[in-house]
Amino acid sequence: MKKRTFAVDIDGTITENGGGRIHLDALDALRRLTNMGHTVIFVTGRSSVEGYLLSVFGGTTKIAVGENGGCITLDSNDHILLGNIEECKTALNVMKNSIDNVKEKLVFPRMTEVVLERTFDLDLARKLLSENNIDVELSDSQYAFHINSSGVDKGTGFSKIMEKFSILRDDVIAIGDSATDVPLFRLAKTSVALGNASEIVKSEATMTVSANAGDGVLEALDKLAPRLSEI
Ligand SMILES: O=C(O)COP(=O)(O)O
Ligand SMILES: [Mg+2]
Repeated sequence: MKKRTFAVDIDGTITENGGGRIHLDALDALRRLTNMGHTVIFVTGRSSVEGYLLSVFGGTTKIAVGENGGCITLDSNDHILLGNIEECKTALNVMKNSIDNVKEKLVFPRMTEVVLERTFDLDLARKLLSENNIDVELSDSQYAFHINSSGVDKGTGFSKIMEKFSILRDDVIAIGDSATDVPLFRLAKTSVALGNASEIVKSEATMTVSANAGDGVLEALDKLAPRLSEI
C-alpha cells in the first residue's frame, strides 16, 4: 500500500468550530490511518503546541504546523519559527488606531503571529495596511482572524515539512474548511473541502463532501479509502 500524508486542519474540520470539542470518531479514523502507516499531520491556526499535543494524545504523527503556518513543532523543545511576531504587532497597532473593535483573541501563546476576534471588516484592514505600506497576511479561519508575516500561510508552513521529510505532492491529501486552508489545498494532489466550507473554498478543493466538520472527514475518508492506492 502506498503511504499517504494527510494534512488536516483542526477547527471546523475535526472540532466543532467555536467550541473546540473533538469529533472522536474522526480522530479515531485518523489514528487508524496512522497505525496503518500513513502520516497524519495537523496544520492549524491554533498554536503549534496545541496541534502537537493533539497528535500526542490523539495518536497521530507527532509533527504539527501551527500559527497558521508560522510555527512548526517537532518536539517539546524543537520549534521552527517561520514568521516574525514583531511585524504582526506593528500591523496590530496600526489597525487598533484606526479601526473600531480590533481585539486580540485570548489564545495560547504565539511565537510568530497575532490572533484577533472576528469583530471588524478584514478588507478595510487590508486596505489600511496597504496604505501604510505594511506588508503582512490577514486571514480568516472562521474561528479567528490572523495576522501573519508576509508570505506565511499554511501552504508555506506545510511545504517546509514536505521538504524536510521528502513528502511528494502526489501523496498529500489536505482536508479543511476555511480560506486559510486554500494554500494547503494547492500543495496537495487531493484536497477535501468539508460541507461547512464556503463556496469559494469548495471551488479550490479537488473534492467536496456534504457533511460538516468531523462527519465530513469520515465521509471523505469513506470515499477515499477504497481508492487510497489510486489517488
Ligand atoms: O484559527 C484558528 O486559530 C484555528 O483554526 P484552524 O484549526 O481551523 O486553522
Ligand atoms: Mg478550520
